[in-house]
Amino acid sequence: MVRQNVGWSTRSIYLALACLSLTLHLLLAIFCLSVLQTACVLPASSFHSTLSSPRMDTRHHQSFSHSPSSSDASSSSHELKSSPQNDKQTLTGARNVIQKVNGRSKLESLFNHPLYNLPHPQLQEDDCLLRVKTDEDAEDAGSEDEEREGDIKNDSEWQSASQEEGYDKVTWTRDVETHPPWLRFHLGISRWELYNRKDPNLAQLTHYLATQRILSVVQKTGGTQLKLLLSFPNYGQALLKPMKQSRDAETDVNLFYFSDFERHNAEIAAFHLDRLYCNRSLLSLHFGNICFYGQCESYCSTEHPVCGQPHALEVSLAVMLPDLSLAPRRSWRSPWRRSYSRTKLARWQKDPAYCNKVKQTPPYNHGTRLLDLIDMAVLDFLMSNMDRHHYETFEKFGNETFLLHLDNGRAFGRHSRDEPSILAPLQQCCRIRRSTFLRLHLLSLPDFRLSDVMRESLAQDPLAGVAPLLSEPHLTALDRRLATVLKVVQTCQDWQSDVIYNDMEGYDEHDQHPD
Ligand SMILES: Nc1ncnc2c1ncn2[C@@H]1O[C@H](COP(=O)(O)OP(=O)(O)OP(=O)(O)O)[C@@H](O)[C@H]1O
Ligand SMILES: [Mn+2]
Repeated sequence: MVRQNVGWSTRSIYLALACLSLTLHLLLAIFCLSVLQTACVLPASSFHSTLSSPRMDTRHHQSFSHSPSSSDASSSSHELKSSPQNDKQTLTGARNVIQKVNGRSKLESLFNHPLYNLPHPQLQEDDCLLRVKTDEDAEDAGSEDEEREGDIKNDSEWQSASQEEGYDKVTWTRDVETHPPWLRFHLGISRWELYNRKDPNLAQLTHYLATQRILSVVQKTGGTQLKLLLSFPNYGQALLKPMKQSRDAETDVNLFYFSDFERHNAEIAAFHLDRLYCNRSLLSLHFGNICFYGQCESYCSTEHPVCGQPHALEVSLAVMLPDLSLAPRRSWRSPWRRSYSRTKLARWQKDPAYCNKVKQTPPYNHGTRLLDLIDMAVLDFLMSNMDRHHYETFEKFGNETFLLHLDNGRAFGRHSRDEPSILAPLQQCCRIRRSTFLRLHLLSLPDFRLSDVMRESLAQDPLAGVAPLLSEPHLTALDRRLATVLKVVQTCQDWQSDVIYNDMEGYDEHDQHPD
């Protein structure tokens, strides 16, 4: 009897300990979920997508190492075997995915590939460009604002200072579900990327831009070409570039690149290409079939709208970035900018050792800024954009942040010619991110071919309903140019040993052959 009692009490102690440990684990899990923020705003449906700490997240590893269920990799596995030695493991991962590709969307497979789901550095509080005030902020705020702060604390509606006519009544709360797509986009901008490739808000933003009623239109100052700033009833804004030439017209070879018209479809295609390639930049660019009128001295009224022929005007729309007063940006002159003179050459065109000078010049002498620039040069070469005179960054993030690729209107001008000089940063510095290089390699494989995924991506754009956004010769040019980029890297590797910058350390730590 006594023995039995002892047995019971031991069992209940074990049970209590088990419960305690379970509770502790649960508490720890809840704590981790609330503290370890991985994206500025990441809707629940996309939580399993990409952003997480390299050391913590094992899901990406699983997708690398899961065993193939069939063995029909055939031609693609052959291609993979011929890939760079150092990346055997990553490319084995590629082979596993390729087996599932047959009969499935190439674009979907690409975005599911481990290389497109690389873990990002864990976000710290100041890695978000903007954030919604918390209760603590409200409490910290001075007593002057107490009334208003009280409203926010109670999660009531945000009050709009503007009483302008035509705007919707604002009914947003701290709950992301109540935010319009443009606001979700703004709140999602982080130090490392403008948007998350898998964020469902991207599609909503596209739809939003293509369907919103336009409340007002003003001409946007700055830059050389006509741009209009559209305002929507829910306070969203977009930058409009109208169609100026037929989308298939090749740029005249005798025209200086800086005299070229901008192309609305180039802005749109650039967004899609960037999404396939590095996704550290660019913003959603789309279309509207609309008529509008501007504010100017004459012919600017509802009686004189700018309209397409006969009913619809093709344009590109870029969602506006947060206002400069909220998120100031810095504009940087590209060290490889062209001379905008018809007679002079730029320094980089005369000095083969130019990169050594750039490498010693801030901000290129520190961190990964030079690699970002090289990523951008590869993107520009693929779409043949010679007009990257400047790029911008968000001031808040200092020098450790992604580069904004605004203004791609002069890309996709010619498909029959490539412009090797755009690759000068890669050629002269002989350095490239490993993740970039591996993605480019992936996009050269038949199962993920760049032209194919690009065709598929462009087909999802609202404007594709009118006509394909890029003609087939432009898509073919992408594959040809991609092969050129890989050749340039190969040539660098023939001469130098430190060509590949390993930005994937800690990710594939079991790699037998670290760079
Ligand atoms: N989506 C956007 N949101 C906020 N600002 C923008 C956006 N797009 C462009 N801008 C701002 O407007 C400026 C001019 O835009 P853009 O470069 O597209 O015009 P452009 O006429 O082609 O200029 P340029 O003649 O200098 O090439 C940009 O440098 C940027 O600061
Ligand atoms: Mn421009």
